[in-house]
Amino acid sequence: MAGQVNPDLAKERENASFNTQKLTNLLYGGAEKVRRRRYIESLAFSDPAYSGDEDPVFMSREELYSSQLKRALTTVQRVKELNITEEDLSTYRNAALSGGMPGLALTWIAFIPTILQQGTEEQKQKWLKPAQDLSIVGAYAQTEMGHGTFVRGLETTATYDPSTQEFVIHSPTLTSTKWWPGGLGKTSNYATVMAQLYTQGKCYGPHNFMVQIRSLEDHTPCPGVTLGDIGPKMEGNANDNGFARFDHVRIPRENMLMKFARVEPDGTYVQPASSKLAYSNMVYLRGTFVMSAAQALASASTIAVRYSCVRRQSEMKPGEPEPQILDYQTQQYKLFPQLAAAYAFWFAARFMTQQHASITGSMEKGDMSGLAELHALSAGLKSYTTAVMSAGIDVCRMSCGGHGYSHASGLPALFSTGTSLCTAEGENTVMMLQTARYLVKCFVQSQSGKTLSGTVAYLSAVQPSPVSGERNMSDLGTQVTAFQHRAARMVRHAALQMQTEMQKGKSREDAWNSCSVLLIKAAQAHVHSFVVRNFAETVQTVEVEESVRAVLTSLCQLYSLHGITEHAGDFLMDGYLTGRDIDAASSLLSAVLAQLRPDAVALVDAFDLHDKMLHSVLGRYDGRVYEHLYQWAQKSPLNKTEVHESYYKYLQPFLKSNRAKL
Ligand SMILES: CCC/C=C/C(=O)SCCNC(=O)CCNC(=O)[C@H](O)C(C)(C)COP(=O)([O-])OP(=O)([O-])OC[C@H]1O[C@@H](n2cnc3c(N)ncnc32)[C@H](O)[C@@H]1OP(=O)([O-])[O-]
Ligand SMILES: Cc1cc2nc3c(=O)[nH]c(=O)nc-3n(C[C@H](O)[C@H](O)[C@H](O)COP(=O)(O)OP(=O)(O)OC[C@H]3O[C@@H](n4cnc5c(N)ncnc54)[C@H](O)[C@@H]3O)c2cc1C
Repeated sequence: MAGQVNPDLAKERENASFNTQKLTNLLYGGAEKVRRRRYIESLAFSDPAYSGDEDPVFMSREELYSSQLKRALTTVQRVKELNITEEDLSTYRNAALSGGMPGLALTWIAFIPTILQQGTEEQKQKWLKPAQDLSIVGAYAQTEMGHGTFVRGLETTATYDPSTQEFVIHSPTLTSTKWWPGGLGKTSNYATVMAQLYTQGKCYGPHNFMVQIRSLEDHTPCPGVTLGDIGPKMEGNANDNGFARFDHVRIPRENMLMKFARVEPDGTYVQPASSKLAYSNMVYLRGTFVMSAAQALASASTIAVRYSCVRRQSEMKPGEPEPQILDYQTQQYKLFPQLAAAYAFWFAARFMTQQHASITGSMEKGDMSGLAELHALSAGLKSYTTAVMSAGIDVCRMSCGGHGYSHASGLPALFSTGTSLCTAEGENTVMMLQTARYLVKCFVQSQSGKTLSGTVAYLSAVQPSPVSGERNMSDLGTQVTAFQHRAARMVRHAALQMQTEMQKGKSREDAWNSCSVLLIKAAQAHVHSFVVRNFAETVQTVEVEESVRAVLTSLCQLYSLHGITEHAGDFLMDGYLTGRDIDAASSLLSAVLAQLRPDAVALVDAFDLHDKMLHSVLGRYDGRVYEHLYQWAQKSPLNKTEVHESYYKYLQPFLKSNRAKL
């Protein structure tokens, strides 16, 4: 059934107002990087070692686990054979493993970064190479059955014994069982274990320890270690998220990851510059989730926008052909904000990466002043972008009608994988409250005359009093200021409300809890305002052709106007924006939807997501949806035989006996 591109989709591409390739180059950092990425992906896509497996949605859990493990090991071999460089590693792996992340991948995603973030130079020398070569396989074992969020509440203990210079790792209760770590169940033979450090009779809080958990000979659990898989999950079932219990397991003193805190041979504890440096790997991983959110939303928008140009339904005008469903304004209102958010998050992720590099660079030199801002920004952005992404993918799914609900669309898997990012690496509400905590602190400092800097500078610069007069609601500067005003007002309101509660006699903790809904909303408004500002600044300053800047400007306007109209109450509350401003924003939003309509397909094409990454019949680049939908359904295991064995086992005897009774 090979053939031409669907004519509707071909026409969309011809009519775009800008050169798609130029926008792709901007997203990936230049033409050479795009060429390189495509080449690296093609190495995986054309490799017979990765083809031939069934579609993962038709596999059992065990088949999925084995098949993705096999693929992951093939990637290790190929990386060597093909001389894939460090820079191209994640592109290659993502392409080869796009059918589902295996547990083994946690070695790359969490185990190695933890050694890098928390290990001394000596420890890096000892463990990095074996982990990179996969002569050891590692998990990041922090969460326990009883505690994930509250790291200070973890129950696993690491007690130092100076007589042997060892730590004793122990799980004292059922709830202290490590529960959830990816790759821990069946794959890993090592884990970095977060445990309460006890030395000289005193507890110094959670620290990371390198623990061997399985024999390197036969993969059986080490003495005193009990291990297993925690069972199937909503998605991600190629990953053996696992459990672990430790019964007085002894490890050498040198296995404590000691970049920041140390325990001397005699048991003396040496403080780190900040106790929160033990969390540095989490800060790093949260930062990476921002790009994951952007990419997941980019994938969902690509699928839904392409399908909406192929799909024709109903009658707009009597007697005329059925329109493409993307011509319905309501469909544009569902999809274009998701598309715009994907772009906004892509640029925010870039900022996050730069901030992380710059602040950690300063921290390496002993300057800890950026740590609080880095934590607040990464926690807030992780929470905000993954929440919008998760909700946005579901909007995309519903926008595809019935076919969106089928696994053929790729959207159910995209949603259930994407939504896990709202919980993993810090539950979203908890993360947003961390950002709120920072904002309240900054607000109090600005009240006492301190000039704020970085992403919170606007909190001291924006005046909370209403501004009157006509506004040009399509102006990006006007929109950014409105978002900053909204955030500053909400932060101020939440902080003052807390003060009021405390003046009424509540403790700080009770006041915090009774204001936490306000605090969350204020922190969300802050992150939203940051994303809008960063998007606007990128669009205005980036070096790019004017036609590309024009379409990005429309997208940025759409992102802001959508935010303003969806949260109109927040902007109206103190009269900063008027009803007329909101009406104007609404009309402009409708105009921008229409303006973006002819460019929608080119905008999703610019994400440059290969069909082999999308795994979607609806989102195929060639738009040949119906014939492939039909082909895909033929692969359902229920179609392997014309008459299913259950007919002979159950239905036939039942029907026979029923007929006999007639
Ligand atoms: C692919 C998927 C893989 C998934 C893997 C996983 O899920 S792995 C598992 C992932 N698991 C998780 O992500 C667990 C999520 N939980 C946590 O990260 C922590 O338990 C917590 C942050 C919620 C609270 O921590 P706490 O009770 O220790 O702290 P507190 O609230 O009492 O605040 C005290 C001070 O510390 C500050 N501060 C806090 N964190 C940081 C930081 N990272 N940096 C810098 N600073 C930080 C905070 O701002 C405050 O400053 P202030 O105002 O005093 O100047
Ligand atoms: C797919 C997946 C992969 C994972 N991989 C790993 C891994 O590799 N390694 C690892 O160690 N862990 C891993 N985890 C565990 C994960 O990090 C935790 O589940 C996560 O941090 C949330 O913690 P929790 O489960 O304790 O949630 P809880 O904290 O129990 O959350 C339940 C509810 O309580 C609320 N809540 C909790 N505390 C507060 C508070 N202070 N204020 C207000 N509300 C609060 C939350 O908002 C939420 O609504 C993984 C989890 C998932 C889903």
